[in-house]
Amino acid sequence: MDETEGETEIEVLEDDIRTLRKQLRKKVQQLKALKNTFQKNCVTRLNNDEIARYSRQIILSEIGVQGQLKLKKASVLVVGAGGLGCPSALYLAGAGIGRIGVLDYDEVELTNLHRQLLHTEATVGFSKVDSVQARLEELNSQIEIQTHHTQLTSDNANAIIERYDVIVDATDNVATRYLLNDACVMLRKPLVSGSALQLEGQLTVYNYRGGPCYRCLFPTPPPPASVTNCGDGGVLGAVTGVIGALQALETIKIILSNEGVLSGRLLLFDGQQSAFRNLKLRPKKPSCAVCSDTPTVTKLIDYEQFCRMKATDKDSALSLLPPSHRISVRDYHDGWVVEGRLHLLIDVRGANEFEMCQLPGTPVNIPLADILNDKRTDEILSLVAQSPSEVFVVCRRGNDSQLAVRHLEPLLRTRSLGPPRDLIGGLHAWKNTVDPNFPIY
Ligand SMILES: Nc1ncnc2c1ncn2[C@@H]1O[C@H](COP(=O)(O)OP(=O)(O)OP(=O)(O)O)[C@@H](O)[C@H]1O
Ligand SMILES: [Zn+2]
Repeated sequence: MDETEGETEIEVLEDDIRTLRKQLRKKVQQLKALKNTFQKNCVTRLNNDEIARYSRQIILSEIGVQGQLKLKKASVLVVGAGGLGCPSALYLAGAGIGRIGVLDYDEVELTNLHRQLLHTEATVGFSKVDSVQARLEELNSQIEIQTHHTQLTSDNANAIIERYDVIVDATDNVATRYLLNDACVMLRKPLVSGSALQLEGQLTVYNYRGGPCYRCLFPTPPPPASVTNCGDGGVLGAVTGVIGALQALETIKIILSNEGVLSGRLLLFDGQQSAFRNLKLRPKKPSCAVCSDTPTVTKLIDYEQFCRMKATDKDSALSLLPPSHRISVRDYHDGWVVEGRLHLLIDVRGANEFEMCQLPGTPVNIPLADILNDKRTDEILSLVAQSPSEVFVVCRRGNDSQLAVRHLEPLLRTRSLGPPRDLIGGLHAWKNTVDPNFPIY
């Protein structure tokens, strides 16, 4: 068997296994529905399985049998089934929260698996909520997992949130944070909010027993350009694991009405130094637009407009340049790479990304920040002077390259040089239209 046949056989087997897993999941669902109908869980006592299963936490003075019953009666909505949602849902399920809702619109991707550890290679391509549900049901058949395969929006938020006692914000964008905050204030639900980026994480509880809400602290959204997501900034899985597990811990304390809930305080985790810090936050703001006695926001608004940012981190293609300053990857490939024409290709991604994969030829790596700060302008001008030909700029998805072209164009013009051109759609477009074997991330 040669290499190609081997690869085909692997793909066929992987496909077969995926189909069988899907069928298995369906049967498990049927069994669960039957069990729910005929063996309804009782919330006034613990069965033998539950006593054994939860015994190690029941013996804690902070929990006891009554505490365990509180957890069993409770319902928690985990919004976002990614880096924070996976660990928090996992610990909530382990601890015996009676009903856990998992909400996410997204599907599992290979780039998720280093940190979103409830998903597996077998669930790549499946919805994240189904993937989480299957794993949690394997862990604990005594509890109920409900899925919401949808984007949380101003239209559906109230109807979903009102069905749960505590809400966990495990999302990754500012617009959804404001939406969740406002909905939780209006419906009087505590909001356990976490975030993680690179090697750092943050955690706090909003709208809990007179504590501040998100808007009390951040009445206006940050400038869009100052916000980085995991796809661009990177994140270490163990850091999301720490924050997600702590979100589960806060949720459990809230349900138990135990002391020490992180309301009015912000926990900062520095994964580089392995250091935790606790900051006291400003108290509830008497003039808060949503949680004060005289709120100005009394129903959910358009949060994407309010924040001037999307409520998802999916690619939104910018279009900043005139057509004369842009070229398709196909035209670049056919007209310049194949023809071997002299040109300068500037790759504006970070150095680590550049090391992962690069276009053929000899692209020069000058990260966008260095271009925008004019740190390497002289170098660029001298490169252009050395090869007085076309300049092209590429990045991962074709947004940063446009910013670079916009910045470089006037500089080149002052030297009587033509405009650089952006490779439309970047490396993603290259993979889709020129080279299907190009590695993508
Ligand atoms: N408004 C929303 N409604 C539903 N799910 C949301 C919403 N906003 C964010 N999410 C989900 O929250 C999760 C955030 O997790 P995380 O950032 O770890 O994942 P990701 O977006 O898959 O990561 P990456 O940025 O690496 O692609 C995502 O699964 C995303 O789909
Ligand atoms: Zn407030």
